[in-house]
Amino acid sequence: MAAPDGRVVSRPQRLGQGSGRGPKGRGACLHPLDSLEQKETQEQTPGQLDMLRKAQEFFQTCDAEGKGFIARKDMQRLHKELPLSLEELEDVFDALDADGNGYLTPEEFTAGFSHFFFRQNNPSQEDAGEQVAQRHKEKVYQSRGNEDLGDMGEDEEAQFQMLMDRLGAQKVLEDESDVKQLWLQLKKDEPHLLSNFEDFLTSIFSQLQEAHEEKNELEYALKRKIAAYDEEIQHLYEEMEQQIKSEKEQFLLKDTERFQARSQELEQKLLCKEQELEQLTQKQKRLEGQCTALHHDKHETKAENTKLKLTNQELARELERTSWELQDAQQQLESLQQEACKLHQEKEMEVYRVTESLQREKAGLLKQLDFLRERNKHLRDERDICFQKNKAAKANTAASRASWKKRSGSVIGKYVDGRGILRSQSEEEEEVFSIPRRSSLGLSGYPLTEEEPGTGEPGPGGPYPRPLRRIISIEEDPLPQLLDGGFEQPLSKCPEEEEVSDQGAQGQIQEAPPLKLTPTSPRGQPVGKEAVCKEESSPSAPDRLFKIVFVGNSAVGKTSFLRRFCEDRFSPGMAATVGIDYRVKTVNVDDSQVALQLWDTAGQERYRCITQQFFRKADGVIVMYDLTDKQSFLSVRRWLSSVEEAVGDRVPVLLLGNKLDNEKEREVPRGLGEQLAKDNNLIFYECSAYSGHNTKESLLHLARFLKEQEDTVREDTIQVGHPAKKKSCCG
Ligand SMILES: Nc1nc2c(ncn2[C@@H]2O[C@H](COP(=O)(O)OP(=O)(O)OP(=O)(O)O)[C@@H](O)[C@H]2O)c(=O)[nH]1
Ligand SMILES: [Ca+2]
Ligand SMILES: [Mg+2]
Repeated sequence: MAAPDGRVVSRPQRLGQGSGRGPKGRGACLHPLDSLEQKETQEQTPGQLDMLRKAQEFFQTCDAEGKGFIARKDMQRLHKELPLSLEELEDVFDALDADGNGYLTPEEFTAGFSHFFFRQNNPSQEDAGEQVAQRHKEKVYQSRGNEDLGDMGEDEEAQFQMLMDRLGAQKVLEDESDVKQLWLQLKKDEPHLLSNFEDFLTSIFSQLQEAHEEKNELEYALKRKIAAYDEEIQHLYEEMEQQIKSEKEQFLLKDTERFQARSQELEQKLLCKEQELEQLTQKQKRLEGQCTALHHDKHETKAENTKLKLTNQELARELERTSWELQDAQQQLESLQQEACKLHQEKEMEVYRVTESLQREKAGLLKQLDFLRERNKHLRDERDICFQKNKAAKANTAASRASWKKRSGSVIGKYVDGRGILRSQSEEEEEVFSIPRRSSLGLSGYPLTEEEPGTGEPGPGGPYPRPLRRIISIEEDPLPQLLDGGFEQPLSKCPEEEEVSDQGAQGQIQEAPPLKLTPTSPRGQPVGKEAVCKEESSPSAPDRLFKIVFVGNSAVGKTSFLRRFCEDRFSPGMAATVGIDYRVKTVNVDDSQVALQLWDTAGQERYRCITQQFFRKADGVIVMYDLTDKQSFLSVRRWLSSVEEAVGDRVPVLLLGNKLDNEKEREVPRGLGEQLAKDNNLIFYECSAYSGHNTKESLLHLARFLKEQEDTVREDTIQVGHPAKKKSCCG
């Protein structure tokens, strides 16, 4: 066990064990006092021995717990043993604590006492424990006294022994010499005090006895305590050892576990590191490979680069050369295109001329055929006439009062009776030649004596009656005389030319002055009304020819519009068109003459099948509605779809909202017309045949559109056709 100052002091032996007084246990560890005891038995005088024993007793008294050292507070336990105050005990402690560490070891304790003992032998020394030493001396002295009293009497001895026995001093006192000496002294000097002394001794001995018993009890209890304490310590010690062992085992276990875990972890880390190292080496190899490949590629690309530069230079030279060639070729192309254009135009003209001459021949032949037929009929008629003349003279008188013949509509008007029913040609001709006409209807079936709106004067058409004429079809009367410049005199007069004037009532057929202005077809029939705008008229053949069909509900103003456009006049109260009517007008569009064949169709439902046929060859279509008549606008979609059916969507369409002058009766807002035109990609105008607003602009717009469309088509054909030609002419 370690002393407080850190020195190792062996464990205190139990009292009675190893101490000078008790039997020494075999193998018990030596207590410090034991060593002193051993010393005692070696070189000490009896006096010193005695002193040593005393010292041992005092030490044990102080070190009751058997710590093996005495602290300052243990010293106070000597207060009972020694007649010293606490302060003196403190001084004694300080005097004995040789190394001043606050604890007295057995050596320091006994050394201090031997010091005192030594002082006894050398009174000259002045020190703190002088009194102790003095008392000690007295004691030593007294103990010496025993030796002096050795010769006391036997009976006194016996008396003393009896006294001792009576007091039971053997149990309490170990050494009776002091008491014996004192007793003898008293007996000798103060015999009267002997009884007191004996009483005193009795009480002391009984107290000592009690104390001894108490001490024994205490010792016993102490022993028991110590035993229990030892046991407990032993137990604790064993437990502690167990705990330490288990702790150690656990620790070792944990340690091993941790160590194992750590080693596994480290192994795993090592494995990971190895894998990473593996990967890195592979990556490094790959990168080295790529690096060499790139290096190699770099050389190759360098070589390619130089080659490419060379080829680039060659290509640049080549490009330059080809660009020069291209320029030359383009110039040649332009010149060739111009030549081609000229050739094409010549060819077209040639084609026109050829078709013209062919048609002329055909017309001539037809004319001759007609003429012969006419002649034949004429001859037959004459014969019939002679035969019927007598009859007719009678009937005439009655019929001369018959009413006017109703307007029979347009150019085929003479084939339709008042009820609008088509009659066969022969029937008609009978009537024509048999019944002089009441009034002559113009080509368009209108009475020829029109008036300018609001003037009442005959219009420019002149008061001359005009013969009715027949149109075979849109293809067969392409206005040949218009195309080869100037108006050709009719090749021959057909009998129909004889005009039936108003005076026809007498049935005479009077010669109508030849038409001056109206051009006639080879058959000698005026084909369509030819009205040439003064300002736009030009003697040269028109450059272009477009066929335009005019459709729309009845009474929207188609015929009035065309009349306004062609003759620049408006006739109110127009009769409905019957079947189809047509006019020609040449306009100047962008410095080129464009002939417009305007086909005026009848809006009435019953002529629908006739008008449908005319859509087929149209170059352009005009759809008209009356902006004061909502129904006519709603029918526009139907007109558009029937045009689409006939000609598809390749033909440009002009949408016209007529009767703009009638703003107060408007039923169709302008926006609706614009929206419809936008949705169907139409050209749109609002116009008025009455005031002439937008009549020219709208048609000129359409004519320009048709001309541009034809130009693009021509260019495409030239480009498509010419390369082949170019090869031949350049070849
Ligand atoms: N206020 C006004 N009336 C017009 C206008 N155009 C035509 N009219 C009148 O509308 C009526 C019909 O005119 P038309 O030109 O015969 O109509 P349409 O389209 O030829 O009729 P159908 O031949 O039956 O198809 C006539 O009484 C014209 O006077 C116009 O711009 N303003
Ligand atoms: Ca000390
Ligand atoms: Mg009409």
